[in-house]
Amino acid sequence: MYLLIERIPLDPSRGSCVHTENCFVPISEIIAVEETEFNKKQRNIGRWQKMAKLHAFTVHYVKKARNHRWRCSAATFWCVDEHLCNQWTQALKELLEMQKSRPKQLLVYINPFGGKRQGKRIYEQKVAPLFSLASISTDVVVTEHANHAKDNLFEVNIYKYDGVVCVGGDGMFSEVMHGLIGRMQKDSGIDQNNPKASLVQCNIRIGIIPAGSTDCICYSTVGISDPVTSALHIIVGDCQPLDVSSVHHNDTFLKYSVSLLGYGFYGDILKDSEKKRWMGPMRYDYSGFKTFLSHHYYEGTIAYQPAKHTHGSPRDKVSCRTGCYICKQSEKQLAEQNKEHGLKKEEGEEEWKVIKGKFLAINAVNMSCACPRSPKGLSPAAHLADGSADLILVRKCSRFDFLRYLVRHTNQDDQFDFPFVDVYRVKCFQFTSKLSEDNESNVMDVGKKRFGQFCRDHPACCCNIVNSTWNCDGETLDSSAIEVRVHCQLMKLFARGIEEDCKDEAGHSQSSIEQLL
Ligand SMILES: Nc1ncnc2c1ncn2[C@@H]1O[C@H](COP(=O)(O)OP(=O)(O)OP(=O)(O)O)[C@@H](O)[C@H]1O
Ligand SMILES: CCCCCCCCCCCCC/C=C/[C@@H](O)[C@H](CO)NC(=O)CCCCC
Ligand SMILES: [Ca+2]
Repeated sequence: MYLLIERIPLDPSRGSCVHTENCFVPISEIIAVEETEFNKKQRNIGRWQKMAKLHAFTVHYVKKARNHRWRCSAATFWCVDEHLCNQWTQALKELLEMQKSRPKQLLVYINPFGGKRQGKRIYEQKVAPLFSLASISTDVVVTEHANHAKDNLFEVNIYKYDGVVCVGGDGMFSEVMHGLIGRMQKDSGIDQNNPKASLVQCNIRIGIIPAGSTDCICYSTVGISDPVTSALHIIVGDCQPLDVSSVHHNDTFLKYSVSLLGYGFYGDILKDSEKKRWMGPMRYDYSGFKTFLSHHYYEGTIAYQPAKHTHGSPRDKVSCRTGCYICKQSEKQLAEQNKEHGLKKEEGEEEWKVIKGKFLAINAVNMSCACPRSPKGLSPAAHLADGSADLILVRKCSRFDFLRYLVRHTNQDDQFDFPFVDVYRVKCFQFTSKLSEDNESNVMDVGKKRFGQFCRDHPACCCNIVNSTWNCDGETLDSSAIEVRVHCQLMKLFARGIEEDCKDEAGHSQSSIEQLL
C-alpha cells in the first residue's frame, strides 16, 4: 500500500518558483504520523487565507537519495474539516501499528572510542531524535571498556528487546554479535566449543550505526556507511539474514566471523595497526603501506569442502542484492540436505580438497567486504546469506603483481583474473601453517623455534618462518591453525541488503503541501 504525496504550489501567483513534485511512499517506509499545529504566520497560504481554522497532520517518511542514502522527509497535509483530518491521522497510525516487524524497544550500546571517537555525538544528534520521532524506546549503555557490551548481553533480559543496536565499527558489532550468539547458545544448552554443533539461530536483530574505522559490515549490508540511513533501516524494521563462520582450534571455540578472516597481508596489517590506535582510521593506511613493503609470505596447508548447495560462484558478474534469489535457494537447499542426512553425516561424506603453498594472503569472506576503501569489496559476488564463504588464496608473487591485485580492490577490474590468485566458494575449511605442522611432526626439534624471525637459508627472501596472525573481523586470533565452518543465516540485521540502483531523488522542495490522493 502506498501514500501518494503531491506537492503543488500553494500560491499560484508565485507558482513559477515552486515546482510540483509527486512521490509514492510505501506505508512500510513511513516513519511517523503526527498531529500538527498549523501556524498561519509561518506560511503564505494564499487562497486559504480567508478560512477560519485549518487542521493538519504531518507524515514523516523515508526519502531515497543517491548511493543508497536515506533521509527523513516530511509532508504536511491540511484541511478545514477537523473530523476528516482526525480520520486520516487515525487510519495512518493504525496502518503503522500493523507493521509488526518494526522495533518498539531497543537496547543500544555506544563505543565512545571507535573510529574518530564520534559515536556518542552521532547517536545523540543524528539517531536518538529519529528513534524518538518513531516512538521507539531505548535503553542506552555507553561502554566503559572493551567487552563491556558482550558481557552485559549475558546478564540483561535480552528477550524484552526487539533488537540490539551497536554504535561503533566492525569491532563493536563483533562484540555485540558474540554476546547475542553466545547468550542464545548458553540459554539453549549448546556447547560452542564443539565445532560440529548445530548452533541456535539468533532472532534478535542487530542494528549497526556506523561510527568506526572500516564499517565494512554496515557498508556491505546497506550499501553506504551513514548513521541516518542505518537508523531509518532500523525504524522501518528491515531484516537481513547473515551467514556467520565459527572459528575453532583443537575443539576450542575462538571467535565468530561475518566479514573477513584474513591471514598474511590483512592479519599483518591488523597486528601492526593495533599499536597505532591513536592514529584513528589512518592507522590502516600507515600499516597497510608498511605491510605492503615488507612483502611477507607464509607457508601452510588449506583443506576445504566446496559449497555445492549454492548455485552462485565467486566469479559471477551479478552481486547479492535485496531479496537475493541465490540466498533464498541456498537456504532451502541446506535445510533439505540437513533434514535428509543430518549435518555430521553429510559433512563427513564429502571430499576435502587440499592445497599446500606459499601465500601472501589467505582471505575468507562471508560477504563482499565492501567498504569506503574498497567499494566492491574483496569478493564482489559473495552472498550475505547463502551459507558459504569465498576463500581467496593469493600465492607468492612479485611486489608489483601484488600491487596490481590490491589496486583491483578499488576499481572495476576482476580481482581474481591473475595466475597467482585462486578463489573457491566453500562451506568449511581448515588451515595449518608450515611452522605448526613442523612443530607437531617434530616436537623434539627445539632448534627450529630458536631461529629469529626470518628464514635462515634465504635471509632476503621474505619467507617468514614465524606465523602470521588471523584477522577475524578486525580482531586478532591467538592461534594460526584454525577450523572454520559457515553457519547459514545464523543471525539477522536491521538491513535489507543492497538495493538495485535507485534513481536520484534528492533535492525536494520544502514548500507547504496540499493533500491529494
Ligand atoms: N569503552 C571502550 N573502551 C575501549 N575499547 C572499547 C570500548 N568499547 C568498545 N571497545 C572495543 O573497541 C574495539 C574497536 O571498536 P570499533 O570497532 O567500534 O572501532 P574501530 O576499530 O575504530 O572500527 P572498525 O572495527 O570499523 O575498524 C572493539 O573491539 C571494542 O571491543
Ligand atoms: C594502492 C592501492 C591499494 C589499496 C588497497 C585498499 C584495500 C582496502 C581493502 C579493505 C578491505 C576491508 C576488509 C574488511 C575488514 C574488516 O573486517 C576489518 C575490521 O573493520 N578491517 C580491517 O581489517 C582493516 C583493513 C584495512 C586495510 C587497508
Ligand atoms: Ca555468504
